[in-house]
Amino acid sequence: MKLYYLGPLGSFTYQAALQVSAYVPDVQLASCGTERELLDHIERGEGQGILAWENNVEGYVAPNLDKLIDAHNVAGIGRISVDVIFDAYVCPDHTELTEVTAHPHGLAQCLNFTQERGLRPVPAHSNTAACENLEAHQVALAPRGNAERFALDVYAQGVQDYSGAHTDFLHLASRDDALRLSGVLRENNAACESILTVIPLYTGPGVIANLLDVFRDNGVNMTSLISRPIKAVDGTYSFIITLDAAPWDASMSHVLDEVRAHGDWVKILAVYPRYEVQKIPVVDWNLPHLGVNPMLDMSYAGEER
Ligand SMILES: O=C(O)C(=O)Cc1ccccc1
Repeated sequence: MKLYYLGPLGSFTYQAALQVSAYVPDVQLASCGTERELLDHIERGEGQGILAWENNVEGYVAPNLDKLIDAHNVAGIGRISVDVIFDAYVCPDHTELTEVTAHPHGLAQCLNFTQERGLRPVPAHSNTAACENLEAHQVALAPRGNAERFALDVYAQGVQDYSGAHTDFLHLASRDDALRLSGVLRENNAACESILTVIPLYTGPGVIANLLDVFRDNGVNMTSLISRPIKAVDGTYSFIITLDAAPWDASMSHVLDEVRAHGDWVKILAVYPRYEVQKIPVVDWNLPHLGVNPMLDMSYAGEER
């Protein structure tokens, strides 16, 4: 079976593909130049693929989200996390360095490096595509371990703005494949997570409150909610919702019935086994300045208020 990833070799998507190939038998990794190309292979039933989904610094990879919402024959069957370490690479015969190049999500995760050196950002199709086409006046930001592969020198190590960053990737399959695999998850009673898109077809006061009430009333835990515009139609949005449940759980199946009964459009984007997420105590959160932290600010919790 072919497993498509956004190449060239050595990208973060490749690292995620390697993780998948460790537990899926008979996989041949196949590099794609663009996400469009990768999704087209899956749409045509030619294999499975890996798509960058969410990063804990820069957020969702919005263009990929939009592509999965619009896809006809693609669904997520797994979620893989890759630790993010960016090294900065240059050509051995580099000239004065004036530009920095990487995938737009990569550029956004290494702003301090770029700003400190006054470099001009140049977007690339992927972080290793940036290495492949590197020019003498450019610095490429790409995963660690790529110097030899692209005959480059390491200029600086660990240049990401935040340590502890990671990117989650979706393991994608055709919808028929996904349906078959979800049957296996169901038979094994696996704890699952699902990603839905909901488009409210009637607007008015309380549309989102009514939608969220359905999750609460059925005891379904929502772990993420974001919106994307429906392109070029003012005031219309799809909502992408991640849930701690599988569509066949009684609670979620009630949710789906009720959401449809409200007249909302629903599409299941992904169902995959759930792994426990490490819970960080509130006192260790990186909260912004000048807000009130009830755990630390005693005047908030105490009698003075
Ligand atoms: O895999 C890579 O290295 C990429 O450039 C793709 C990508 C896009 C967005 C977040 C993480 C990886």
